[in-house]
Amino acid sequence: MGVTLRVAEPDPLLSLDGVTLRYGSGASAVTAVQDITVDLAVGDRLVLLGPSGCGKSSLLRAVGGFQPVDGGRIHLRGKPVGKPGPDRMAVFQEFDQLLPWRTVLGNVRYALQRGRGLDRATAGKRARDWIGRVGLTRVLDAYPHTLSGGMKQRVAIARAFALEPDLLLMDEPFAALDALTRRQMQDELLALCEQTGASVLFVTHGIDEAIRVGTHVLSLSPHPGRMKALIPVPLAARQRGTTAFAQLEASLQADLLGEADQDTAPPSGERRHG
Ligand SMILES: Nc1ncnc2c1ncn2[C@@H]1O[C@H](COP(=O)(O)OP(=O)(O)OP(=O)(O)O)[C@@H](O)[C@H]1O
Repeated sequence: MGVTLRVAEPDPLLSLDGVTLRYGSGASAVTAVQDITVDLAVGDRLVLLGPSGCGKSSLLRAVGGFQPVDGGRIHLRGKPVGKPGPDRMAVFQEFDQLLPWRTVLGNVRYALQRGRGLDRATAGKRARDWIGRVGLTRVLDAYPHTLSGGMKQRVAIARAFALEPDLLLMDEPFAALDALTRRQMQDELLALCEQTGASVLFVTHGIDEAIRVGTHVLSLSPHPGRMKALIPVPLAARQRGTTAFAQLEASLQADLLGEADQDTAPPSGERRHG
């Protein structure tokens, strides 16, 4: 099980096959990512890691159905991904992703009514449960503008989990938070993922965050993003402060800085961190 570079299991949850994304056309076209091939199994948390501008967000948006592909294919549960839908819930970096005219409860409940067709009472019950799970019961009736950045992100996370999507898409959801809150939220996210078995595609340029959050890290080259390596995160490395964590961090750091470019073998995570 787990992420593979090629389709190796009969039913991957998410399958990217030679995906290329471009902006514009003709001489002014910009290639954002090129020839990305990777599978994700149910329960995997695949982190897209790479320098600014390597196309991580573009790839995530394409999986979300917000952006068309210019080459290759993206399948979710064997079907080509279509327009955005509740099967792929996204959490973005920005703090303004909640509806400002609805309360915390209203935001999550409304998403459940719209996205899952639940009646108001059932949606309200599930919304309260999820808001409780991110520790925000005391602000159920508050409006987003009265919340801190971390609280807003927690609501967005509660909303995303509440819809029980096939895949959670997270684009640097903690990047705008202070370092302490960021760490706390990484740990909270990890706990929620472990409780629910959620499958996640997560974008970051933070090595520490990639190791903490991911079951696998796909490292991408600088613009245009191409696959450099797919690295499974060993269980022992998931704990900060361990030797395994430090070793993987150093290895990814070297990778990002380009030292691994001298390796001419085709990209394969197992060759590096089996
Ligand atoms: N709407 C757009 N129009 C034209 N070019 C774009 C657009 N969005 C992104 N790009 C270009 O595509 C490339 C990839 O951008 P993208 O935002 O996906 O990278 P990223 O790795 O997520 O960067 P960051 O970590 O800084 O958010 C960049 O060269 C960027 O300038």
